[in-house]
Amino acid sequence: MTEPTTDSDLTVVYGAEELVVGPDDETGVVIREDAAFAALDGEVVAVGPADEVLSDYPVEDAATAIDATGKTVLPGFVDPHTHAVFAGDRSDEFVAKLRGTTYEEILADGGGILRTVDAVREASTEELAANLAAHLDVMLEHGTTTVEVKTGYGLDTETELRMLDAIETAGDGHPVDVIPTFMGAHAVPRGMDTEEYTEAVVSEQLPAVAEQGIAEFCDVFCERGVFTAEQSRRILEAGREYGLTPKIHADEFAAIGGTDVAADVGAASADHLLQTDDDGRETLVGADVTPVVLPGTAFGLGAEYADARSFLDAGHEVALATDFNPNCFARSMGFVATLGSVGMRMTPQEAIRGITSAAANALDRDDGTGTLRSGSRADAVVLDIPSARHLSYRFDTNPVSTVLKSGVVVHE
Ligand SMILES: N=CN[C@@H](CCC(=O)O)C(=O)O
Ligand SMILES: [Zn+2]
Repeated sequence: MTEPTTDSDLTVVYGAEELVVGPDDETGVVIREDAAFAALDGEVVAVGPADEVLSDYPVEDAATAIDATGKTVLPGFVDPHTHAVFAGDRSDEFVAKLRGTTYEEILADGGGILRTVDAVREASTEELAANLAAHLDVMLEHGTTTVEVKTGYGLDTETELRMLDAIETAGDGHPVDVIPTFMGAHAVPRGMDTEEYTEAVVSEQLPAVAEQGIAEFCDVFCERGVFTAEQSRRILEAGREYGLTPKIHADEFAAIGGTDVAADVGAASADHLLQTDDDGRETLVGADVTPVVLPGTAFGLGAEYADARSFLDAGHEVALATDFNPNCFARSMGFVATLGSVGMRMTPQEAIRGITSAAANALDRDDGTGTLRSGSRADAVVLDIPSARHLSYRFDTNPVSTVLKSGVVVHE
């Protein structure tokens, strides 16, 4: 990076081998050979061949100028599904799963999510925020500039609110944009039955969450042995009444109607979709619900991957997310892009769209997040790879060399 030469708020990135702008067609708009963008006051004002961009926005006038020769520039990565605020260690369950115990058996035995609930209830809000901030640092180093974070390890009003406080605190002091989701309906706490707990989520937790005013989305684990489709619908509709946009965990282990619920409540996304069939896919597409697939979870569980190709072959986009949680210790969207390609046959361009603009759609962002178009916020990743397809192709080291948030270098 050259030294700042003026005190203007101009940022220029130039000389890139490839620069991906956004998904204006199936392959996305890619500018090749000596590509550049310029940003003024944090917003992209020009993008294209370097000679054109730099004639209007010369390097000498820039406060920040990045020579991306030999490199690739992508929109900042958007991770639309994580459970990144937690405490404790479940690596022993990883070993149990290697020996054949299933995820559902561990949860039914009071482990899994419920063990993390014990650890989170014991942790202070400050500890939870510090844990999350440390994970955000790693995500940023790997190119993520926007991330959604869910609650759901409290399962009582007080701890769910503390989780939201921790999410807000960690996000406030951090360059990564953090989008909070309330997920009180992540599991049923010990000592309660599902119906009783559904009632508690609707009549106790949701009003308190709305009053607190931090959460933007409401999510439910609609799954065999967890919340039924009807309970999920009830919770998401109640959340909507309080202004929370619905999201849903659907069809991870069994297809029990989560896609219908997603369509009926107007969910921003339906996530997992490992067991979704043609009808379920049509339902989501018809209702404009963004499908989010989580190949890290399938990889970690040794499960089959979601059928992303069926959406893509029918002309629909698919978002990718890490699903970072104690059962899926993945914070790198680059690795998720590789899993998308290797596990689900997504082309590198489809995977890049999946971790940028499609992921932004899963979070209902229509402000250019996940693109580098004129008018978008200048969130960008400069990668030490000679073309965009190397993001999926290489999976040995982190290729991120510089991350910009609103035109400012926040990691290099
Ligand atoms: N499946 C439900 N929730 C998370 C896992 C959370 C956990 O196991 O702690 C998921 O999306 O993968
Ligand atoms: Zn999840």
